[in-house]
Amino acid sequence: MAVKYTLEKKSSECEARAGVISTPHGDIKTPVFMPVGTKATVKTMTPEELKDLGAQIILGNTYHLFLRPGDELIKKAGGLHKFMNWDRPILTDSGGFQVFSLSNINKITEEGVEFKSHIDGSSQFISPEKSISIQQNLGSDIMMAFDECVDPSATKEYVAQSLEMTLRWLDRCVASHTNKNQALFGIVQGGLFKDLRKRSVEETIKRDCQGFAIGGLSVGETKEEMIDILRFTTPLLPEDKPRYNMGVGTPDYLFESVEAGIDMADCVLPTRIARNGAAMTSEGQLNIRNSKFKEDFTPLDHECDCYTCKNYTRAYIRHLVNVNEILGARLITYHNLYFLTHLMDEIRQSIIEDRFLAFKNEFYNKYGYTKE
Ligand SMILES: CNc1nc2cc(C(N)=O)ccc2[nH]1
Ligand SMILES: [Zn+2]
Repeated sequence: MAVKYTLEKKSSECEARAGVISTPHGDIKTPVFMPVGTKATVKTMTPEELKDLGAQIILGNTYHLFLRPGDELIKKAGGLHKFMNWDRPILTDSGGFQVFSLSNINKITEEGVEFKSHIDGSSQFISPEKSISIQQNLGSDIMMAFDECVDPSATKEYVAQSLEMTLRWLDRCVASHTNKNQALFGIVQGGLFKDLRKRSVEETIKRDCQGFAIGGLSVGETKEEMIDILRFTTPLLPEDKPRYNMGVGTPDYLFESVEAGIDMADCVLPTRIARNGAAMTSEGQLNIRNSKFKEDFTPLDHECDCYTCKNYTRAYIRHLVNVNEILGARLITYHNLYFLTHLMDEIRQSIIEDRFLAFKNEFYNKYGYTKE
């Protein structure tokens, strides 16, 4: 089997769990945070730096790679791993979310989605079959099913119809899934409606998938709404397969996801905010542009032992960001990814020692999150 989940330890206090996902490109200790490598690169990082900071698996975006440089070219290069010189696991999303959020959607039909490229306005079309074909050309270890990520403002009637189409699209993805060296993950939809979420889970887990994601979240709903749906939906998923919460990546959302029973999460935030001078640190988020750091010759994060924090000061990094030097973005990116990767390691360790909730409360107090 391409991807196999082994449960190592379940918390006695909540749904949190620690495990291992084995893939053709190596094992992944979970819970895991996955850096996003949209266009075949985790922005500003080399694969060696990603390994140094502890990245176990990264994401690639099907939509972007299909448009540029094209999945056929990447296939000729020997697949995405070879093309970008990353020999650890890769998960590719299906393109559905980007098509709905990035391009000018022309038409959503049963067949698929017609859209205008956000790059050159050319007419494009992605279907479940096309999405799987692209992902099989990319050669990712985990492929995501082509689904419709519904806007949180949609009516219950629309959400109900959409999840039925997503299930029919999933059947077409399963039928197109010919390369069994790659896993296929189904995606649960249903918006903020628990009865629809239940139906989506019950039907999705009947399909031949090697893991399951919770979609349709982190799209503008409140944190309370996200947590409520997450805590309701996640435990309904099979215990023997990986569970992936799409699009989360701040410490609180990672804690809440793990507490609900999630194993995997991804988010562009740590890399995106880094390019704007924001760092996630053990005392909360700080923006290095703040003048109070002008003559602060201490590390970015006083409790971090990453390359950035061992070798550079806040004053120096603030200078680089102020004069728009690329190294500024690189140093903060390295730290932010190291911070989240190691936070997940500590979360995993706390689950193994059955003290997850105590660790969560300790972190929340220090990071400055208000108590629930
Ligand atoms: C950043 N938030 C986010 N929500 C997502 C939902 C999906 C989905 N397929 O429902 C995919 C990627 C997502 N990213
Ligand atoms: Zn650091």
